[in-house]
Amino acid sequence: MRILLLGANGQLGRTFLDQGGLAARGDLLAASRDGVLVDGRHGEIADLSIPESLPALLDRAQPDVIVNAAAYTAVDRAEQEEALATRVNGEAVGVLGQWAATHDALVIHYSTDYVFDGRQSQPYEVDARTAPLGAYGRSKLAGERALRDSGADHLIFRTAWVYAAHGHNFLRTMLRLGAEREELRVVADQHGAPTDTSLIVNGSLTALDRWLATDRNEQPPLLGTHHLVAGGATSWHGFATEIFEQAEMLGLLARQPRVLPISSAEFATPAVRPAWSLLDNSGFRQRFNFPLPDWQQGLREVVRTLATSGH
Ligand SMILES: NC(=O)C1=CN([C@@H]2O[C@H](COP(=O)(O)OP(=O)(O)OC[C@H]3O[C@@H](n4cnc5c(N)ncnc54)[C@H](OP(=O)(O)O)[C@@H]3O)[C@@H](O)[C@H]2O)C=CC1
Ligand SMILES: Cc1cn([C@H]2C[C@H](O)[C@@H](COP(=O)(O)OP(=O)(O)O[C@H]3O[C@@H](C)C(=O)[C@@H](O)[C@H]3O)O2)c(=O)[nH]c1=O
Ligand SMILES: [Mg+2]
Repeated sequence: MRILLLGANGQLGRTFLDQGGLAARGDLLAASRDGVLVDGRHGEIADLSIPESLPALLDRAQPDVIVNAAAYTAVDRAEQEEALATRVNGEAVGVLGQWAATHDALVIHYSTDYVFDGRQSQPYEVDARTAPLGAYGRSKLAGERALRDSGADHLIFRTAWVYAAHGHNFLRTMLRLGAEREELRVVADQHGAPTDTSLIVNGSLTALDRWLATDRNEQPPLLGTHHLVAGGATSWHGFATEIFEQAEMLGLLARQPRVLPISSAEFATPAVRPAWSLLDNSGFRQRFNFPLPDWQQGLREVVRTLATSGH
């Protein structure tokens, strides 16, 4: 089996590489925007902002499985660069789907809680009405639709509030600010489930294995859109508070800063974020018989990783 990983240098892409599960399952080609991988190795070049450049790579790589961990994820900047975000998150995903549909390949793709407007007060089910509040969410929704419309076999995993010991994420931002400041103000009126990349990688590999082990006629119920997020719920304020408790306990921080709860209105940003980002993950748990533990468990593991790696 040939596997092509796109976006290998992002949070999720790096965890896929580090975890080793894709390479263990087939011949793995890893691609980044410029072909250089974070570990210094050479990979393939795949720039999703030029969707028409992708078929040449796909023709050469002939993947049986395409794992797309690449995305335009700058939520605020997307408000100014919606056309670019839409090429990367929308059109390019459609191109992957079209190639996969004509070459019998599977596409594993990731989407976001930001496709919802957050006005609900119970976890969003997979088929709940989408209504993105901003450009990033619209671009990700365009990608979901383009992949579905392509007719390719696909798995779309919607996830949320993603973090890891590496990369750009809220946890690393908090640890940096927490070391600099006595006091932080963090929004307490947006609710979600912080999800570490290891959970997403392990869940994705479990789904891939099920698909591989399943007779072609019985694959359809596995395919489609699923919610792959950690269990439980918190706010960004709750997440920050827990980050500092864990970090102090494991010696990453000498002392915890004060974390003041504020409203979204008090933290002005170009993009509006959904107030309610909880996704119902029961479908994923049941279909793939895969536990999705509460978010605190992943946080403990990531903070432990940071503490032992001397970051
Ligand atoms: N981060 C989050 O909180 C959430 C993420 N998701 C989704 O999960 C998936 C993985 O996200 P995550 O790993 O966190 O994101 P990151 O931003 O960490 O990684 C995205 C990767 O995509 C690359 N990329 C951006 N533009 C292009 C391009 N034009 N061509 C090729 N590569 C490009 C980035 O490269 P470079 O570093 O060079 O910019 C980066 O390596 C995405 O689909 C995202 O939408 C869903 C919910 C929450
Ligand atoms: C740094 C900081 C942020 N915040 C707020 C801003 C925002 O509402 C919230 C989280 O900040 P972030 O910049 O991490 O938020 P954001 O980039 O919107 O995170 C999102 O990224 C995309 C890619 C997704 O798909 C989403 O699931 C979600 O994870 O915390 C504070 O309240 N205080 C602070 O000091
Ligand atoms: Mg961000």
